Amino acid sequence: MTAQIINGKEIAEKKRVEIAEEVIRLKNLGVTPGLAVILVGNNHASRTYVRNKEKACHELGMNSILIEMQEEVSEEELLAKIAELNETPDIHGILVQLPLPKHIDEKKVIESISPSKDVDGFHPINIGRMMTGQNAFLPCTPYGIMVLLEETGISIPGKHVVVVGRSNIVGKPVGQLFLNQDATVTYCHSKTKDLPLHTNQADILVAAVGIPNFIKAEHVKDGAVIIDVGINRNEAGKLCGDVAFDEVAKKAGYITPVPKGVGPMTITMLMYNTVKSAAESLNRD
Ligand SMILES: Nc1nc(=O)c2c([nH]1)NC[C@@H]1CN(c3ccc(C(=O)N[C@@H](CCC(=O)O)C(=O)O)cc3)C=[N+]21
Ligand SMILES: [Mg+2]
Repeated sequence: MTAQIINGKEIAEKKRVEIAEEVIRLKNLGVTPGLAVILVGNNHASRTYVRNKEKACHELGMNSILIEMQEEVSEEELLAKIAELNETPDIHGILVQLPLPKHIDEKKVIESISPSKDVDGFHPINIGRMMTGQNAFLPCTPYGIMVLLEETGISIPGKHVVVVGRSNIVGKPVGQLFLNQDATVTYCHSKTKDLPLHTNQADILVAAVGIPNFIKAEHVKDGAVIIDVGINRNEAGKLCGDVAFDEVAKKAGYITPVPKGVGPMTITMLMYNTVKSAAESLNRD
């Protein structure tokens, strides 16, 4: 089998058209969705993502502000900034770019963001709401994966989904979203014994480990759907995923590339969440 490539860039564009329409509706009601991004320090990769987020906001007619803080900024100062943004009516979404410098407690920072502006979906309140199937901001990468599958017409109920990686921002929540849609979910991680035994059972395999070319043809069942969440740089400095694309694409049924797979969906769902937050702010007052 030769896999059909899931074009995340194209699906992201389609979703952004829908989001832009909602932005126009909200503007007519007097609210322009606004996102605040806080960037601490001078991480090169972070800078690229942040620039892409700002670009996406402006293309959709949204407001965005970028707050840059020095690597040495104190936790106190960062928390004070977040407290101020929590109270700023024009700001509907707050994103603190991760990772943060070591002297800052990430958990404390995430918990200081108002759950009603937590468009990353990282706050424990949103995670709890997601787990119990309530209205919540869903984390952008997992949510983007669900939209990719929906738009590709891949049915989820009853499917065996194997997630490799158990981070709080991708692995754990994506498994939960699949469970919410009646999949059978297996989590694998660095302590899993006989990884191929598990991954070969996957109808849908999600690779979120952060190691280039980690998932090979031997890990994959014929015709499986392969979702590659990895954003790595290889020795040549080229962007690559967690999946050995060429060999796996020969065996899989569907596969997401890197770039132009999951990445563009992450930013799109961030825009979606910010617009959702703006709409919900209207209902509150
Ligand atoms: N609080 C927080 N929220 C995040 O959502 C968050 C974060 N911190 N820290 C960093 C990661 C990474 N991330 C990406 C978003 C888009 C692409 C993306 O659009 N990638 C393009 C390629 C971009 C390129 O060329 O470098 C693609 O895959 O096609 C990648 C990575 C969001 N993150
Ligand atoms: Mg792991």
